[in-house]
Amino acid sequence: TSLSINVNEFDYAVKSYIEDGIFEQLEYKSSNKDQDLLLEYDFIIVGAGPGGCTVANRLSEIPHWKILLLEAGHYFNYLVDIPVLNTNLILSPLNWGYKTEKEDCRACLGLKGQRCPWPSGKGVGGTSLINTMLYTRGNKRNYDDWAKLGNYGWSYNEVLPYFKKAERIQISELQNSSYHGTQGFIGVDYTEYNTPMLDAFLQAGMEAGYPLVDYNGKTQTGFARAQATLHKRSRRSSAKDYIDPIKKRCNLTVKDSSFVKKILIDPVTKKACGVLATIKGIDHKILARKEVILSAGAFNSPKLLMLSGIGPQEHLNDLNIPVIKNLRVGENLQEHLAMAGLTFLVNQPIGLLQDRLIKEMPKLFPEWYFEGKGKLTMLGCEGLAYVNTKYNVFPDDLPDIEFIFTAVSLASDGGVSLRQEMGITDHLYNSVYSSVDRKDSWSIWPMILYPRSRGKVLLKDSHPLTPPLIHANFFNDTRDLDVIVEGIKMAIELSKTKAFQSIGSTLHKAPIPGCSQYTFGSDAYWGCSVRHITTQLHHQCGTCKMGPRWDSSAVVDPQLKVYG
Ligand SMILES: Cc1cc2nc3c(=O)[nH]c(=O)nc-3n(C[C@H](O)[C@H](O)[C@H](O)COP(=O)(O)OP(=O)(O)OC[C@H]3O[C@@H](n4cnc5c(N)ncnc54)[C@H](O)[C@@H]3O)c2cc1C
Repeated sequence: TSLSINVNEFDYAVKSYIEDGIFEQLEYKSSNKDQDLLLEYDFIIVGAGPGGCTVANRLSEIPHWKILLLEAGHYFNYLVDIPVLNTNLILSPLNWGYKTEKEDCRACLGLKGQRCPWPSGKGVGGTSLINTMLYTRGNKRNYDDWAKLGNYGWSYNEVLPYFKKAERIQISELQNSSYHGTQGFIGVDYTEYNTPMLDAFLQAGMEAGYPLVDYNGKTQTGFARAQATLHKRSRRSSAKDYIDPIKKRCNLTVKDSSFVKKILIDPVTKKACGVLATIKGIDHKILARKEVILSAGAFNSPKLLMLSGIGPQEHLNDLNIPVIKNLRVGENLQEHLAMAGLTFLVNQPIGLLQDRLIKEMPKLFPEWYFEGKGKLTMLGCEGLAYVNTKYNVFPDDLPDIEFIFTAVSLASDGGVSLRQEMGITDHLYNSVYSSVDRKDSWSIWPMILYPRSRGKVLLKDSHPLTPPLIHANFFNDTRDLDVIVEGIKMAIELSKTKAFQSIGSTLHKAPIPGCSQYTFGSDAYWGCSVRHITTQLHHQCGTCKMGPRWDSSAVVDPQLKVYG
């Protein structure tokens, strides 16, 4: 694929400039890899993403418990460590490669087959192998609202100690903050390098009257440099953070290439008692003395529950899957949508252009590898802001839009990776962006924080290898579209500040095919642009909804145990 060519190009550029031997050190090694498989464990954990790795780490603290962590994907190589490669990795086999179903002309209209690609990580480390590494907690009120709904234990004051326990803040000015932890497994830092455009973004925010904030601290509304899950300016997947340091524990077995096909449930007691898994090509039935923990992500967790007989009765009946428990599994799917098409050209060579990176590789790679410095430490996203649109009905400090500020635009890599990852058609790309290919530019992706639309995950059939059907239902509630349109207009206003004008920022105005019937810049035009360049931030969640016993749509209780 064009993505793997791109990654290979990068790989080649890297390999060309370092001495032999270093690669071997960079390969991930786990003494845990080849442990024998037992017939029975105390706990079986399905999926080695942030959820699964964290639980594996904590449970294996008890030396007499035997833990098995099963992961469908593989171990990763050194490319994953290079922060700037995150977009490229989405196009690699580290992504399950799912897509939304085509839906009634509401969204994804400028994308191939009118389907939005919906990435989800696959490998030991899960989606933390390919994610953007932004370290962002929910707003305080989100947790308090969960608790008010009956989810005991989830109020902000109750979850904050766990955020702090997990975190090892490396940002000097936050070392003494009562909102941050210093001893946890997850390193949090700024990137070492930022383009001069970040200063323009922060200055622009102040010109517009916003404070600079620690958005994980006391207040969220304002502008900030992005905090990221980095250690020594390299990506730290959950496998590196939570499994690497404990890989000598002999009560923990981690198996990659291990695809769980079904959770075994006793139909009488309704207790999960094991899993059916294909491990390196061979089928195994493995039993769990205490619990099976499902942490396979927002698409595959509901899929596995449904394949195992837990899900909406009518849907399971249609597929001839015997129903063990009728629960609204797969429903309540939510996503943070944005629009990544805004392109502001600048008059200085300060953008993050892929060609420039490849050309500078002889300098950049050793700089990153030996000193943890330079452009390879960048995430793409340099700054964040939390702002309020006129539609925000929430009380103070619960902003409804997040600005994702990036020193790139869709055209910065000549359409090789970012637009491929988003699935933008050749027609749209060539009509709008090819004229500004590889030019210095920046963008703000205005992302809605509280969408009202809800989608669902269904099974296509009862075969474990068939990908799930994802009915996104984007913009089913058109108020979501209105909020993003306001966000776009606010981003354009920000581009007119002195700070952004000092680098010659101008909005690229080529109209999007399919939207040319609207006046460029009108609300109708921007609404159409959002429906065409529907941009997902890959925050899929909600498909095994937590709720108290009286919530008929809940799948798990506040202790995350499946009802029934
Ligand atoms: C492109 C992208 C960018 C993102 N950026 C950010 C960001 O900047 N900041 C942020 O906080 N979040 C970000 N996220 C979201 C974040 O990465 C996820 O919320 C998080 O990884 C979820 O963790 P998890 O453990 O629940 O699931 P996952 O990380 O998805 O892990 C689930 C694991 O289960 C495995 N699995 C699935 N099915 C099976 C099976 N049948 N058998 C065995 N194993 C199975 C999968 O292969 C995977 O490894 C991003 C996500 C994406 C896709």
